[in-house]
Amino acid sequence: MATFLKKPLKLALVQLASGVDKTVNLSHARSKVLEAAKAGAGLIVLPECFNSPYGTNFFPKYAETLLPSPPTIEQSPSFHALSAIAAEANAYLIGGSIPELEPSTQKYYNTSLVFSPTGALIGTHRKTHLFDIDIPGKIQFKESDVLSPGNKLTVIDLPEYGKIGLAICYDIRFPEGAMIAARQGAFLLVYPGAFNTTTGPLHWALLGRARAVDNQSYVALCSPARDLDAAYHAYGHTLVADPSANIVSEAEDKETIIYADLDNDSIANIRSGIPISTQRRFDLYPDVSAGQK
Ligand SMILES: NC(=O)CCC(=O)C(=O)O
Repeated sequence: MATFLKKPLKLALVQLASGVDKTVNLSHARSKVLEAAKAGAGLIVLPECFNSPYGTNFFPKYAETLLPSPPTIEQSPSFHALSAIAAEANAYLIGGSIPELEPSTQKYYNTSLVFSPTGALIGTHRKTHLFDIDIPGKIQFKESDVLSPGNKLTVIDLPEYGKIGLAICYDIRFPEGAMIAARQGAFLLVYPGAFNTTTGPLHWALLGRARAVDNQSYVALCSPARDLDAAYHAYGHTLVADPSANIVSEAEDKETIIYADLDNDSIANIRSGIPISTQRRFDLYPDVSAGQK
C-alpha cells in the first residue's frame, strides 16, 4: 500500500474567538492550543488573522515584521509566542495568519507561520490570492487596498508524518495550488480562513469538499469564531473533509476545537479505488502540468 501519511495523526482546528487586544489573543490562543495538545493532537491549526480583528483597516495597526528571520520579540511578538506555544504543546503548530510588514519594501502581506514541536520555524506562506470581491448589497471587500500577494505556493514537510499543502482562505478558490501540493505528495491541505456570512453558506464546505475530491487528500479549513460585534462576521464552521470528500468534523459558529483522526488507509484506499492521480492526461493540459515537479 502506498504511503502518504507515515503514521496516524490527530489533527485539531481551533475556531478561536479573538478580540482587539493582541496580547490577550495570544494568551488565549496558547490556552486553546495546549488544550488541543492535551487531547492528543499532533498538528494544531489556528485561524486566519488569529490575533487581530479581520479587516483592511486593521492590517497596518497589527502588522509585525518577520524578516530578516528570526525577528526580535519587539518586531514580532506573535512569532515568538507561536514558537513557544508549539514547544510547550510539543506539537506542530500552523499559526493561522498574521498581517506582516516587509520593512525593505514597506509592503503588507497576510502571512502564515508554521512551527515544529521544538518551536523551530519550518514554513511560511503569504496569501497568494487576495480577497477582492463585490457582491452588491451583501459584501464588498478589497484586501488589495492594503495587502500585496505572496508569490509562492507552499508545501511543508512534517518529518514524522509527511507533507502538507498550506494556503490561506481565498486561495482555496484557485484549485491549481492544491493540485500541485497533492501531486508533490501532500496528505493534507490546510486553509486558515475567514469566510463570511454571505459566501460561507454558499461555498465554504463546497470548496473544502471540492479540494478533497479533486486531490483525494484530507482538507482542513480553520475559521475564527463568529463575533457579531465585529465589523466582519466570520462564518465559522471550521471543518475537516476526508480524502473521499466526506465532512468528518465540523464546528458551528462559536469558539470550539474540532478534531479528526487522519490515517494513511483512507488516502490509499480512495486513490487505488478511483485512481485519478495516475489517469491524468497532462498531454491534454500542459499548462496545468507545467507547475508539477
Ligand atoms: N478572508 C478571505 O479570504 C475570505 C474569503 C471569502 O470569504 C470567500 O468567499 O472567498
